Order: sequence, then structure tokens, then C-alpha cells
Amino acid sequence: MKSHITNAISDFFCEYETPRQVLVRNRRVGVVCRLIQLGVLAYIIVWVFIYEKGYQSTDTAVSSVFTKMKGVGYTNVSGEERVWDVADYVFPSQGDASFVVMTNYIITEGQKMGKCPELPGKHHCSSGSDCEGGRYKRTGHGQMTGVCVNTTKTCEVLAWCPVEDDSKIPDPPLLMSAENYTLFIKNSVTFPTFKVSRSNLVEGIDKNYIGNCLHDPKTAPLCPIFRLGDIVKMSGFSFETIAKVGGAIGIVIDWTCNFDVDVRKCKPTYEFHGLYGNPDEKDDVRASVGYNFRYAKHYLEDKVQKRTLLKVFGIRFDIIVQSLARKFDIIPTLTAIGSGVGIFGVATVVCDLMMLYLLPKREFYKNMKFKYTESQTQDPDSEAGSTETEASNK
Ligand SMILES: Nc1ncnc2c1ncn2[C@@H]1O[C@H](COP(=O)(O)OP(=O)(O)OP(=O)(O)O)[C@@H](O)[C@H]1O
Repeated sequence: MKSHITNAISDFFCEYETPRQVLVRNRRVGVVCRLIQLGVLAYIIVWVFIYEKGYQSTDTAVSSVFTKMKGVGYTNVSGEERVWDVADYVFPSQGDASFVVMTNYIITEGQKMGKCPELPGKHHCSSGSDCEGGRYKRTGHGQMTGVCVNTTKTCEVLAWCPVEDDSKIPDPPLLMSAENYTLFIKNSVTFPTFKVSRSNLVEGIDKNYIGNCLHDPKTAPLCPIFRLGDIVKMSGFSFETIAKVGGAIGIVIDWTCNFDVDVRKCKPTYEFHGLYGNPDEKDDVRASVGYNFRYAKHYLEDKVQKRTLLKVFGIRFDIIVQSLARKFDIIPTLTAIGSGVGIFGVATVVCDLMMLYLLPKREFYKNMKFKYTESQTQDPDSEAGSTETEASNK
């Protein structure tokens, strides 16, 4: 027993098994096999290594975005002149990556808490029973008092009075001058795996340049200051339509970087996409057109609290940062090579199938490829067992 184990251990260390190969001299099989191998080689080199860059590892960035608008708007509504600066037309004003620039508005000034009728047309009533006291209508402006006002034939409500009349949207938009406002985008990205940080104020963008440049995809692709009219145009919208009813535009900052070359070559590209609002939006029966929201400024007048209500139509900008950085890494390189070598086995499988089942001399190749043994069947009555010759594939 002991010598048996010793022998096995000695065999394990002193012997080496290697498969015996059969060299098939057949042109058809040879050509098919080489073609498949060539195909696999081309796939590994062109697709896996060159196109998919299988020799590099990847990382996405964590990023932050600041924005700042500049520009002044002017309106003259019924002789009342007004200048709108950045603190008036940007919501919110903190310089977020998502913000709204007001381009049109409906203003209701001097609203104070009190009782007044709803607007004629929308909340029609014929008697007090149509205006149940203490209740609210779905699109009403306040709490109904139970009175149906004779002059307007609408329910009286406890609300901010007078109620807003938004039946007519100013056309052309009141702040068409928004077309010339400029947007400054400051974006910094960090790729944590590669420990690289970049900013869109890349090398060469200095104080002097930033003070004068305006982004242009061809002549100034790295300038971080954008004219609103250009953004809207590049996103496929017409400024007048989107300014009248509002809409949304996505600004995509794309960082696709290869850190196997100089880090300074890692620069952003900008794309503009219309996200909401159709350039042909004119249909009155459409469920919801454009983008708007309400905003109120509260103040005290003669110790009475009052407010100015603005229904704001504007362009909502969403700045989205996309990133993908790559760098050489031995692990994905070896994985790609290993999987490529594995795919070479496909050639062997296909050629074996062809040789053993399709070619006219398949029996001959079968005999050459496989070595047949005699199999033993155990006879339960005899210890030596009986030997039965049967051809079996091993
Ligand atoms: N929307 C914009 N359009 C054009 N230039 C801008 C815009 N936002 C900022 N800038 C200019 O870019 C430079 C850097 O702006 P940053 O906000 O860092 O500095 P700032 O001195 O605080 O700017 P500001 O002029 O608002 O006081 C400044 O010269 C600024 O005037």
C-alpha cells in the first residue's frame, strides 16, 4: 500500500502528459481552419484591442457644475418701462446645474388677501349652491365662500385678490432680448481611479480670453461662455417659440479622455439637445404646451401684506456631465488576450466536425484521430472477468 502511494507521487512529479496531435493533410480543412483563425485574430486585434480598447481600464468622473448668466432685458408694457437683470430672470439664482431663464411672463401686481370673484368663463355658477362654502375647485384660486357673484357669474373665493388672468400669453415674448444673454459654465471633473482632476477652463483659457470669447463649435469650441440664442439654435428650437411658451434644453458636457497620452489632451466637448418643447408648438388643443411656473414676491404696503405674482415662461437648462476615461492596465489586457486565445478553439471544433462528419474520407480521419481500445466488462462470477471486444470511442 505504501509503495503504491510512493509510486503515484513519483509518477505525478516525474511524468508529463501532452495530447498527441494529428496532422491532417487536406486542403479544404486547412483553408477553413486558417480562415477561421484569421477571422478570430482580426476580431481580437481590430475589435477587442483597437475599437473596444480592451487593453485599458475605464473610470467615470465625479463632477460639479456652476453657472452664471449675464445680460440685461428691457420691457415696455403699456408705457411702463422696466429693466430685468440677472437677479430678476434666473431661477434659482445660486448658479445651479439646472436653472430657468425667464423669457416671457404674466404679471399680477398688488395682490392681497381678500374675497373676490373667480375669472369669468372658468368657474361659472348660476346660484350660491354651485359655490359650496369652504370647498375648493380643482383649478380654482382660493376657498369658495358660498356666494355666486352676479356681475361675473363666477364663485366668490377667499384668495390673493385680484386673481391672476393668464388667458393671453404675451406674443411676441416680452423678453426676446434673452437671446443675447450669455451663460458661463464652470465644470470640474475628477476621475478617482486614475487620480486626475480637470476643469473646463483648460490650459489657454485665461482671464483675458474668457472676458472676450463666445462659444462656437468651430472657432471657439473650448470657450465656456455661450450665447442663449446660439444654444437654442444648436438644440434645434426656434427662439421665438420656445421663448413664448417655455421649454427645456439639455447641455451635455462630454469628457472622453485617454490618459495613456498627455493629460492636457483631456478636454470637454459640448452638445445641446432640445429636451422639452416642440419647435412647432402652436396647437391650442394640446394637453400641455411649453414650460412655466409661478413665482411670488411678497412685500408690506401700509402694514398690509401684498404680493406680485409672476407666471414665468422660460427656458430650463439642464447641464449633464458625461465622462469616460481610459488608461492601460495589465489585467484587462491579459483578460482580452486570454479570451481571444479561447476563441481560437472555435476553429478546431469547426474543422473537427467537418473532417469527421462531412468529408468523403471521414472514416479514415476518424480512425486516424481516435485510438480504439478493447473494453472490459466485469463478470460478477469470475474474479478475472471476461474480455469482450467491442469498438468504443474513447
Ligand atoms: N455669463 C457670463 N457672460 C460673460 N462673461 C461672464 C459670464 N459670467 C462670468 N463672466 C466673466 O467671466 C469671468 C469669471 O467669472 P467669475 O464669476 O469667476 O468672476 P466674477 O468677477 O465674480 O464675475 P462678475 O463679473 O460676475 O463679478 C469674469 O470676467 C466674468 O465677468
